[in-house]
Amino acid sequence: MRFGQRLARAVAEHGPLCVGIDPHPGLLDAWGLPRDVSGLERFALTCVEAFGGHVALVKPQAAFFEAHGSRGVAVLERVVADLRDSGTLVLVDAKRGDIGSTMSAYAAAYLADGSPLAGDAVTLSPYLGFGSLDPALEAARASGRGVFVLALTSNAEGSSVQRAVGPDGRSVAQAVVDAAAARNAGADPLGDVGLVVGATVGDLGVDLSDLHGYVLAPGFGAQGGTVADLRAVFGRELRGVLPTSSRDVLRHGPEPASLRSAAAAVRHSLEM
Ligand SMILES: O=c1ccn([C@@H]2O[C@H](COP(=O)(O)O)[C@@H](O)[C@H]2O)c(=O)[nH]1
Repeated sequence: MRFGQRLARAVAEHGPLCVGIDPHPGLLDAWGLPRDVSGLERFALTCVEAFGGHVALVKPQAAFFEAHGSRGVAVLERVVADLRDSGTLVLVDAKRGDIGSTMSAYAAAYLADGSPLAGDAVTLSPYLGFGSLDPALEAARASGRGVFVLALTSNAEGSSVQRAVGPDGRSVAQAVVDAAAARNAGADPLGDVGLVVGATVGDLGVDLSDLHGYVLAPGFGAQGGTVADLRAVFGRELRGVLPTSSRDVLRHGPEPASLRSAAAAVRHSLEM
């Protein structure tokens, strides 16, 4: 099954919430864990226990694993494998983007069968030009995986780049939306090329109506985005929108049951 189909099935079963695994040093402290690889591993595997099989999509943030060097990356590989074994879809938040020839190597790492870092999808940055992502889009298509491309990020600094208007009158973000929409054309129900649009962006200012893909919405929770903000940005129904929360759920650790309840409460708030 294609990624978009697997995600549709997972969202129908568990709801649209994506939970992030972001082992911030401060969270390791709060969970009573050491700020080293052993603490990282305990933190991450607790999250796997809490969320595996209970949410549609889990998003490990690669940076917090890379910060511990090769042993941290090994923990990320274990997280990817264990979550996939639990039946939960994994979005590795690595935000990769480079010239096409290097992009092929990133695609081999994050989107190819047999790679230990390959989850079900990866985040990509299109700011070397959307076309530079083609090797990743091709690898995703070939292996039944997906990508989420940054369009309008949740941080305030992003808008000076993403809302800049090009010679054709479209914003940079709209050009990213249109390029993703072209890749999803004809997909049923939704395609494998998703976008990232922050819950905090305020006025959406781009037309997502032809996207036929999922929209990951970070900035929800710890960065201040609320359910009301999500509805203001994306409309009341939130169709195809995957709100993602990391710290606001993770602060309820270290007990797996408490983490799972926190995620369930956030999911419930999205249904009201
Ligand atoms: O525009 C973006 C893109 C990605 N992120 C990532 O999402 C999580 C958010 O964590 P919270 O603790 O829920 O704030 C984090 O991994 C970011 O790198 C984003 O925030 N905004």
